[in-house]
Amino acid sequence: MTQALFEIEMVSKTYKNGTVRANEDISFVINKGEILGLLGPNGAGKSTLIKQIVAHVKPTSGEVRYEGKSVLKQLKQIAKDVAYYSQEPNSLTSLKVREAIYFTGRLRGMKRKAAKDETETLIEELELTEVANKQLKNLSGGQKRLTGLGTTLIGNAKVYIFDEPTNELDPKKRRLVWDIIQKRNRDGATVILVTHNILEAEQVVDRVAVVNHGRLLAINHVGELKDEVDQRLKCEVTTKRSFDNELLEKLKKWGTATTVSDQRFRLLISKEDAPSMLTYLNQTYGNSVLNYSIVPPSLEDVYFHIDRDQELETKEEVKSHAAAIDS
Ligand SMILES: Nc1ncnc2c1ncn2[C@@H]1O[C@H](COP(=O)(O)OP(=O)(O)OP(=O)(O)O)[C@@H](O)[C@H]1O
Repeated sequence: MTQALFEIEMVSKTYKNGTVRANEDISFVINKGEILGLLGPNGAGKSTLIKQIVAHVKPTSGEVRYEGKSVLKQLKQIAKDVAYYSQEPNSLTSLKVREAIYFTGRLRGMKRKAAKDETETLIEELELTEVANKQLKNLSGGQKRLTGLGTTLIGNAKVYIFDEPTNELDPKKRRLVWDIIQKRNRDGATVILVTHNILEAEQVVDRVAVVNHGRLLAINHVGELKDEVDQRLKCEVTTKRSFDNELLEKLKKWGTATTVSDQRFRLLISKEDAPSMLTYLNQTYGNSVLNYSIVPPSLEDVYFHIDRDQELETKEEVKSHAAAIDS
């Protein structure tokens, strides 16, 4: 049974004496034990929302509750239970990697031995052994990020908030970080993930919340959000030589192909039609087809679908506002 951990109720925030509206009337619940992805473009209001959740920013109106009580009334509990990996650079730059992780553990109230042991485990887990005795200021961008993740992970928090945890990391390290995040979640932690990397997020999140212009546009399980978008499959075909218009014309019976280059085109096709189209393609043009891929709707499609709908809505609002002024 799902159990609410955070309840966000009609939360709004304006900065600079009300001139900048960072978010408005946001309400949703974060369930215990889930991985919730928070998606939205730059300036959408994600960081502000996270800061309200961890009580770093007081909402102008509305309330955030943690385990039933306002976060503003339990700052110590939040600091103890929630580990927040933010985008802001680490300020402990003269510390060595090992020290930064260890001292963070100590600041979280860990005993010396426990902090030391977990520091060593994390250094190994995050593949930081070679740089463990280097000062943070002498590390590469990715190594700094991994150290930041080490300082977030030490102390077994109940809730982890990761703001772009895989930025600046190479593909292997990114995979490593997602594995660690999923393992913490399997061990019982609740995870909130802020990211622009929709493709990677799709592999790990249970539910997704989409925000833009300070508003919550959608929140649901990935599968259910996908059901709301165009269910056709994306078929991309690359041919050995330039394809002729005759081919595109023939394919029209399954859908309209858009050309990507003179050797590649894309077609949206229903699941039912895909096999006959591929058979036709192989039988008639088999020799000249280099490769093809068929992809079902992704979380990225969901994201653009929601974003486009909102843009249309905003345009409609602007139009009706202008019409009201004119009349
Ligand atoms: N301290 C502040 N003072 C004034 N305006 C702010 C402040 N913090 C954020 N804003 C504004 O509030 C809006 C939302 O910003 P926020 O940082 O929450 O967005 P974001 O979705 O996290 O963006 P990004 O993905 O770029 O980090 C933006 O218009 C931003 O300029």
